[in-house]
Amino acid sequence: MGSNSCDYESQYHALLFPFMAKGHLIPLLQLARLLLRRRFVITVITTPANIPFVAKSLEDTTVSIVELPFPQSIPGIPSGVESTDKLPSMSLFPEFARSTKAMQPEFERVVATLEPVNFMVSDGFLWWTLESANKFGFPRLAFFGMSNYASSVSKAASQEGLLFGPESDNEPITVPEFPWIKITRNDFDPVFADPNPESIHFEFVMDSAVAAVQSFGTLVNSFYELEPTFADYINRDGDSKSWNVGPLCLVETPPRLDQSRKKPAWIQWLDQKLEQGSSVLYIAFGSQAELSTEQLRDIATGLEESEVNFVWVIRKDASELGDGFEERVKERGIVVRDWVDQREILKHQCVHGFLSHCGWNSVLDSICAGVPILAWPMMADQRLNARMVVEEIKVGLRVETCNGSVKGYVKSEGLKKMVRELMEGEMGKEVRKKAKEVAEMAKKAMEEETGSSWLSLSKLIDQICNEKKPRKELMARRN
Ligand SMILES: O=c1ccn([C@@H]2O[C@H](COP(=O)(O)OP(=O)(O)O[C@H]3O[C@H](CO)[C@@H](O)[C@H](O)[C@H]3O)[C@@H](O)[C@H]2O)c(=O)[nH]1
Repeated sequence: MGSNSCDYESQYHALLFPFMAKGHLIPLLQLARLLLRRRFVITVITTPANIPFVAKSLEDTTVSIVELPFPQSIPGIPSGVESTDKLPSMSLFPEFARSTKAMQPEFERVVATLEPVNFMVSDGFLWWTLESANKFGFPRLAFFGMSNYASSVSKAASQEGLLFGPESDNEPITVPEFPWIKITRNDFDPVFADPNPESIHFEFVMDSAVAAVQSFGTLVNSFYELEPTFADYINRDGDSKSWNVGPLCLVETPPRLDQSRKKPAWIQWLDQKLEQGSSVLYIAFGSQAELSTEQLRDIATGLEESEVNFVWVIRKDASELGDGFEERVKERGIVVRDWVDQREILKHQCVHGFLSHCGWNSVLDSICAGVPILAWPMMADQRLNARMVVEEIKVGLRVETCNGSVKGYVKSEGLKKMVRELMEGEMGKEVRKKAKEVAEMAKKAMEEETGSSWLSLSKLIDQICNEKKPRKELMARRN
């Protein structure tokens, strides 16, 4: 902390409002722990169906959890569905995200009952919270769970209209700011590549982006040394500053919790594999990937034929993976249908590779555990993350699609070949070595008092504290 740092004993109050999707919620809960370590008083606001997950994640902390009713009767969305991983289809996402605006009046009523807030971190998708923050007079920081790479390339390509140039979706596009990156329209979420100003998805993306620029700043779950060129690009305009404060997955949960619980079956299974001196591939596609039964069966066949050991986390029935698959592979592979602690699996010593959809949190989980990635991106920012992983930071390989495009179907043979390469091949060795180096960099970035992310958060807190009165003072004034 600098000499003008604020007095943390005075305990400032931070309000966190995560978006209702696991990939957005989890990093903000990790941020809550980080701010607690900086002696903040923390309130997390979430909707009733998300409270059990939040409460369990923070059960050992002093964080206050406040309930906010979820909007009723959203067209197409079954009642009780309050998180994107529970949506019947991700095609309902724009409707779901857009409808959060209906929570604004109740949100403001709830905030008025809280003790004074020094600043709020709300998900970038909750654009309307900026207006509320302005009404109450506290700064809002937007949190986008994306890499600087994905944000920079999307921003540069869309601002310059580069995605409208090519005739085909697979034609290489050169982004002048980053000429070494060869990208195609297929690498982008369709909302960037084919914007329809009339669509609620486009409107929602624009509202979120505009509100972020008008906010006090943006928090990024990344660290400067991982992607300096892109972190600098994001900050170069100076209109709204962004702070790299991650990887937030390195914020530890206290060991006492871990010691008191029984090891889950899959960790016991990994322990056995470690005793046998075996290596294991971990497979998971985040909380909202949608795979056809045909594709699931090709994955199962590819894994079976690759002959590697594996833990596959997939919430699908056995019948969808093909007849007898689990029985045939049981000596060397298990299928897990529960919610797992992904960080715990990746940190296990025998896990030597991760077949991942490249959701940004999964990329960070893997990098921080020093585990190389076999990238199989599916939607949203994942294809850009996969390029970053493979081409930029070189901690992974990529699955082969049968049409050679970044969006194609993956057949069992292509999967088997790349799984073997990652786990046993020369390219696998290289990316594993690089992943371990990057894991060390990540740890350094988060080190207390010296790490770049620690210092970046300190600077941000300094700025906010300089502009705002401590919580007790604000309360005294109100009374
Ligand atoms: O059984 C499970 C399944 C998931 N996770 C955790 O859930 C999160 C999943 O996040 P992510 O890997 O980013 O995947 P998605 O849930 O698919 O995330 C969405 O949000 C991300 C952040 O914005 C985007 O990068 C992705 O493209 C988008 O799909 C990670 O923290 C995992 O550790 C578990 O701990 N256990």
